[in-house]
Amino acid sequence: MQHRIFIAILMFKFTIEGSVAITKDQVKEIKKDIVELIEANRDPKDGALHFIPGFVRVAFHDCVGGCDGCLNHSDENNAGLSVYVGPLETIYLKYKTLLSRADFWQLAGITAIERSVEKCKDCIKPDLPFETGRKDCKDSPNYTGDPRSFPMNAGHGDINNALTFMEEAFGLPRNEPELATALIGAHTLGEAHREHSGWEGIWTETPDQLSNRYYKSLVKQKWSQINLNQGDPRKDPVWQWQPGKKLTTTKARYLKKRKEKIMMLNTDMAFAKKLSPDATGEAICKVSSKCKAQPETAEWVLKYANDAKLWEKNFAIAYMRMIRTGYKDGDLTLVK
Ligand code: HEM
Repeated sequence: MQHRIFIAILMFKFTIEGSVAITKDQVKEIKKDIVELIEANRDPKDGALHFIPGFVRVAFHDCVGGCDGCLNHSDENNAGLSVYVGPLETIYLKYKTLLSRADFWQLAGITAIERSVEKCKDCIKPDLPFETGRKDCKDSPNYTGDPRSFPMNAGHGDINNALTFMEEAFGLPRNEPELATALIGAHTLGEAHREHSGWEGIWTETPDQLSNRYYKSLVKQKWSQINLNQGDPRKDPVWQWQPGKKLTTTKARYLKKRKEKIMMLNTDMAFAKKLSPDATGEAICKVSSKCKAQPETAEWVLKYANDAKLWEKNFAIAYMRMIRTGYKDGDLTLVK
């Protein structure tokens, strides 16, 4: 009898692929390793935990086209992600018999978000349960299939690009703009790197804390659009937004203090304002106070600036939808 019970338990523990189902304690252990990796890479200069936003961005990019543990590092949209994927791999190799890389990258994103809200009074604490069952693509961790569709960088500034992308990629419907607006708030974390995307700066002064400061800043600041390549006729313009009414050049801005690095991408600004950009991303209005409100999403930017709990709820819905991309009900199993 005992023997039969033992076999039944063993069978239960094996998934259809033959790998052992992961337990809650094992997930805890992996999360601990991920947090240690985040802490070990603390910025010695200003103390920022750059791996927090990095892991969230890996989680996001992996889910474009289906969360499958695969990234094409030669796609310029993924530039810079190898900085985070490389160190993550050292942990993954320890646990690879327990979970797919696709699950592991999502666990890293969830763990990063959980770490980002520790010791932070005004952070949200979205409920992001960890589910397993994602499958890796055949060349994981690399991706060699057809190009995946990211929001066009040059399209930054056209809200249609951003909302269509969120709908097609993650099923955040156009008629529920509160979800796409909630998800873009992930930009409260992290920074843009000139050498990776062409843009530069941080969205908030606390780039490793998931607070609603991003929305507050969008609403309260006056912003002006600048061309980072201003004065260099050989280079295409690169438009982003800086706080203040005065238009200054990059050289004047890129100083050491965090406050001086604050910026918004055209995409971020487009959630608040109607930019009607031209093909280069140059907005029709150069100072945010002169731009009209974006009809679909501006009200949500304002709501999230004033109501962090509401953002917390909608962020959790949108984020969970993102990290289930490519899977149907019943494909993923909650680790209890
Ligand atoms: C229309 C959609 C989006 C656009 C156009 C966009 C664009 C960008 C760009 C250009 C960067 C800078 C990359 C670099 O230079 O290193 C960035 C960074 C980032 N994005 Fe987005 N993003 C979008 C949506 C999202 C979503 C849905 C998430 C997560 C849920 C996200 C999370 C992040 C994070 C955390 C960073 C900082 C990465 C770091 O610090 O290394 N983004 N995004």
